[in-house]
Amino acid sequence: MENNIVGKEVIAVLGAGSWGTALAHVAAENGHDVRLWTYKPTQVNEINELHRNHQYLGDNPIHPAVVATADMQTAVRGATMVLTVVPTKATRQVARQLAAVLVALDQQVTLVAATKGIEANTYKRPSEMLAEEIPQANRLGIGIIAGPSHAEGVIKHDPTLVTMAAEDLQIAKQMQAAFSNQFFRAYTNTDLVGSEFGGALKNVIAIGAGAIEALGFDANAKAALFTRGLAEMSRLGQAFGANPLTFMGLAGVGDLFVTATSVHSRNFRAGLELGKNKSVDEVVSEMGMVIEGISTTKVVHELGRLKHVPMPITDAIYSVLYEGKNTKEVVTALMERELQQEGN
Ligand SMILES: NC(=O)C1=CN([C@@H]2O[C@H](COP(=O)(O)OP(=O)(O)OC[C@H]3O[C@@H](n4cnc5c(N)ncnc54)[C@H](O)[C@@H]3O)[C@@H](O)[C@H]2O)C=CC1
Ligand SMILES: O=C(CO)COP(=O)(O)O
Repeated sequence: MENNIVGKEVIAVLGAGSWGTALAHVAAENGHDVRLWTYKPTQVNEINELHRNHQYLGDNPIHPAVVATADMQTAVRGATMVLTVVPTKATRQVARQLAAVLVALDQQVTLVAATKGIEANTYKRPSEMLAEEIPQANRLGIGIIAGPSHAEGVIKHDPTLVTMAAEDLQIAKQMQAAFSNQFFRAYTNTDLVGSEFGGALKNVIAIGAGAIEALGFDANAKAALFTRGLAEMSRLGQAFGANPLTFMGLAGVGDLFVTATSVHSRNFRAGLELGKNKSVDEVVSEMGMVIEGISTTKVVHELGRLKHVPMPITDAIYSVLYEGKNTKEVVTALMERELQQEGN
């Protein structure tokens, strides 16, 4: 199977970091007309002339059919599908820009959020931000991409499975058909809430996994963190209407596994450095790429309280990130919690 293409799409990818560039590369491999928008003009020449995005993807070649531009209108003109792939904290601003461009072009598109996070203060998921900022969005349809998919693996053809979720199955199928090929296989899912919660919340647990690694703990501790971390991800998701089964799939346990074990994970590596007693500021400035789990931890800690959902692991990670607690003490405190019945 070369790909499942039913027709050539014009796909605009907004955000030329590691994930936006990798998704643009997959779309170009599948024969679509692909434009990659970046707000950094210096990236345009590098991508168009050298077919590289060195800061984010090192020496990996980017498909030559990916055309970068710093002008959003040029990227979006004629597009049938537009992906937003910027950090959560930039999503609303980019969505506003996109809304103005779509009005100016008088154009309908399928909107896809590939960002994994929840907005600070408003607690909105990426698809909700798009819906709020782009007035035509509900009519146009919104989907999201979730699941275990590091850009570094995708670009090297590591067989990758993702979730393409949308409340409207036709939208999910359009995305699935556009992106699937023999290296990149998409499954549809209509549980938009659960898929977005899975993608956002696993980053928090991945920070914990890095910290555990730094403490020198072994497989028992990691299995404990994954299992009880997944339980609290699912609990909070269900409080927002998610299907618990989604957390057993690619967007849940799948993405948790890759993010909490892979050296490519920015969140895992952040946890590792925090576990070596580096400060949050040092870790952020040294990474040079977004570590979504840091802000998501605060959001999830607040949501747990708001919804009266126990989130002990998230709360522990919050206390390290925001209250200066020591990782070893935090693990001890978790082990000394009141004894529980499993299944809760
Ligand atoms: N890197 C990966 O393998 C994956 C990342 N994701 C998610 O995708 C999202 C983006 O992540 P990455 O590509 O890794 O981030 P990154 O840090 O590699 O790149 C972010 C991109 O957004 C741009 N950007 C930042 N602020 C902006 C603004 N205000 N306006 C316009 N552009 C802006 C940056 O210039 C950069 O090109 C995150 O939510 C992440 O969790 C999801 C799956 C895989
Ligand atoms: O979501 C991801 C992989 O599926 C990326 O995770 P990191 O941001 O931790 O690298």
